Amino acid sequence: MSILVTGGAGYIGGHTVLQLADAGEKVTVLDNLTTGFQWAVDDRVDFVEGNAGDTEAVTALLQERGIKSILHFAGSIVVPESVENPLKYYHNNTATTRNLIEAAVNAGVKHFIFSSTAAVYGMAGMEPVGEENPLSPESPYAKSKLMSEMMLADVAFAHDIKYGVLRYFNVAGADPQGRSGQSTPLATHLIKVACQTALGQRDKMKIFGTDYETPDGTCIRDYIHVTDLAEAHALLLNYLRDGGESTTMNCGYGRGYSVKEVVGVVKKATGIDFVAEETGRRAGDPAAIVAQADRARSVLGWEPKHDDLREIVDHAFAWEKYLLTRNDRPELG
Ligand SMILES: NC(=O)c1ccc[n+]([C@@H]2O[C@H](COP(=O)([O-])OP(=O)(O)OC[C@H]3O[C@@H](n4cnc5c(N)ncnc54)[C@H](O)[C@@H]3O)[C@@H](O)[C@H]2O)c1
Ligand SMILES: O=c1ccn([C@@H]2O[C@H](COP(=O)(O)OP(=O)(O)O[C@H]3O[C@H](CO)[C@@H](O)[C@H](O)[C@H]3O)[C@@H](O)[C@H]2O)c(=O)[nH]1
Repeated sequence: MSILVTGGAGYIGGHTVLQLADAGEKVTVLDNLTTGFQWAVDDRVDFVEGNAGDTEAVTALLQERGIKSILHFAGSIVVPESVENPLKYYHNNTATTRNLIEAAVNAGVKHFIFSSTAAVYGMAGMEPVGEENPLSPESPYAKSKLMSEMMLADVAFAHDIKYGVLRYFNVAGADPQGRSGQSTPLATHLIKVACQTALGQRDKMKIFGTDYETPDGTCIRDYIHVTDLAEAHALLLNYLRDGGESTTMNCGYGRGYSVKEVVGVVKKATGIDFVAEETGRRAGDPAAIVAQADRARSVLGWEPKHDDLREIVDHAFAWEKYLLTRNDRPELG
């Protein structure tokens, strides 16, 4: 049965495509290449350039290809940008998802898997957050994602479609076989920025805030290897195909590292002592957010294989070095 992967030319979608193709699935990637790269799409799958929010075109694509499952990664992902330009996020996340769901209903799609975020929990505190924790999305990005979750639940109530929502914690690392990685040069993610700084692509990096109520004063996050996250998608798809009920699940490891700890691991892994300047807080950052992730383990049988910060950093760094060898590498701003 065919699968549509929106945003499959991007970071997390691209890794999930690798796993689906490795498993022999028939996959079509739909991506408008705003932040993704066509070269990053695995040769074993079909690529269609287009907008996931174009209901008419997507309905036709789904019908032509007999697609019964959608994995929806496409979206805009930069939290501070969403504060400055909320309408972009309500458009490309909420409205695009609404239109895609409509296409799914039109074409009789049975399973819809959606990329949500730990940001829906807001300022969670030091205790791990479970799926039933109160939701308190702070940024337009987080709100745009939560609205999409709500639409899915309403549509699944009214139509014959099941959904799976995965709330990702901090995704990092790269394919252990070196086939894929995070390629957007201006990505703001801590581990990528630290690896770019180690490679001299940035003169220095910043540590945003050292006065949080955490053991070393810097923010704590639950960093999850992108390959483990990709596997959770593949398992969730099979769960839904086997008749599983609609569900919402955290994807994290259930333990956190501080910004200083991460920077320390990047320095150790690379053997490079780059400058990490301590500065003020970045707007909107919660002090700590760590997943309670038992549901994915118990319901899907998900068993992470790369729960090791050093391994995550090694893979992220290897990919960053590979990107330096590409001629089409965009310049850092
Ligand atoms: N990276 C993280 O840490 C993280 C954490 C939580 C949730 N997420 C979510 O996971 C998903 C994937 O994130 P990512 O890190 O791979 O980002 P990414 O920017 O690498 O990938 C997004 C992809 O979607 C494509 N795209 C964007 N808008 C589109 C549209 N309207 N139509 C078709 N294609 C479109 C882009 O070209 C890109 O290839 C996003 O929905 C994001 O919100 C990411
Ligand atoms: O150059 C940098 C980059 C980040 N940080 C800090 O590192 C931590 C992690 O930041 P980052 O890697 O940007 O991730 P988050 O802001 O935690 O957000 C990520 O994780 C969320 C889920 O937890 C997702 O929703 C977001 O899309 C994704 O970007 C935060 O405390 C940042 O302040 C720095 O100190 N310096």
